[in-house]
Amino acid sequence: MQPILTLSGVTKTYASGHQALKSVDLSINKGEIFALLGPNGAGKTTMIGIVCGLVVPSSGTITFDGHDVARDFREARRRIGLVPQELSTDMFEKVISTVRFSRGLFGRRRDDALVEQVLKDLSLWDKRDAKIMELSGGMKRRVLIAKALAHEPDLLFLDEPTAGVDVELRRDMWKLVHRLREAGTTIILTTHYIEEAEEMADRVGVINRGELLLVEEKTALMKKLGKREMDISLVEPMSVVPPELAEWDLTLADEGHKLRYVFDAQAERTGIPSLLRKVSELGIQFKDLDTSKSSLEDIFVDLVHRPEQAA
Ligand SMILES: Nc1ncnc2c1ncn2[C@@H]1O[C@H](COP(=O)(O)OP(=O)(O)OP(=O)(O)O)[C@@H](O)[C@H]1O
Repeated sequence: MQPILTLSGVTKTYASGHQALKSVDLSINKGEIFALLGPNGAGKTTMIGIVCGLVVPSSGTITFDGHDVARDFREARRRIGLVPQELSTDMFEKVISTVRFSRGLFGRRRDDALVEQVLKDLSLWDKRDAKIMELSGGMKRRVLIAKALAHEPDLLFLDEPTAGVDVELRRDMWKLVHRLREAGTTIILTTHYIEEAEEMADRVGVINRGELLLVEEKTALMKKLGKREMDISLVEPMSVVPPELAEWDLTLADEGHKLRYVFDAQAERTGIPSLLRKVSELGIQFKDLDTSKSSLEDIFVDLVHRPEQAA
């Protein structure tokens, strides 16, 4: 697949001496949705800032659709959109003017029909003549998105698009992102919400302390690292896991009403038949069995806390 964006050996050390990025290498394919997951301070915003020309990297190169971003800044700027975390627009400006202005800022010709469509898609049409300061927090976020969409970028960064927004806006965002992808836009989103990455992304990158720990197809990642859990619902609660069951990775859950077994879904032998046999031998009665797949969230937490297991 053809990359639209390539970062090679990108590092950033701020004037304070803090190293926010440690030699990041990353290729983003045309038309994909890439989710960058990482805890607070991992370096996500720094990375976006570097690609958008807002932060100067300490070293490394960034290529956007064949153009070196440092040399050919204008081309990249025209074609890359950013939805930042916060609105820095003039609070006295009207919604429609700020969205129109944003289009002009990126060298695009005025297109009232497009601006109308974007505002309607984001349920802002009724508010088009309201001043930014008169909008609720969620609506302000919608304006941020409208501004980025109004200039029809080929690559769109969404920096924590749904942090602190209500469920409705989150759903709208997800729909919008899927529509944009269908129209060929490449999307990179940063998020703390694993469900967002799970819902939307084609590939996932995990970043922690300025280091890209892994980049993987979402489905492959979940398959590769996915553990499964099986809950055995007991007739009589237990206070400790019987020592006879020590060879299985068992914990008690639900105040001793459940025996929880964590196993590797990819392993040839899951250990379930032998466990259940042993449970019966010990005369432990159970009323139900329930298995569940581990989510991307478990995988993420696992990686961030145990980075040495990432490779
Ligand atoms: N202008 C700056 N000067 C000095 N240090 C900075 C600057 N901007 C960011 N940092 C530091 O660099 C690190 C990475 O910050 P960054 O904003 O890129 O993280 P993030 O992954 O986007 O975090 P969050 O999820 O909280 O937004 C943090 O430790 C932050 O304190």
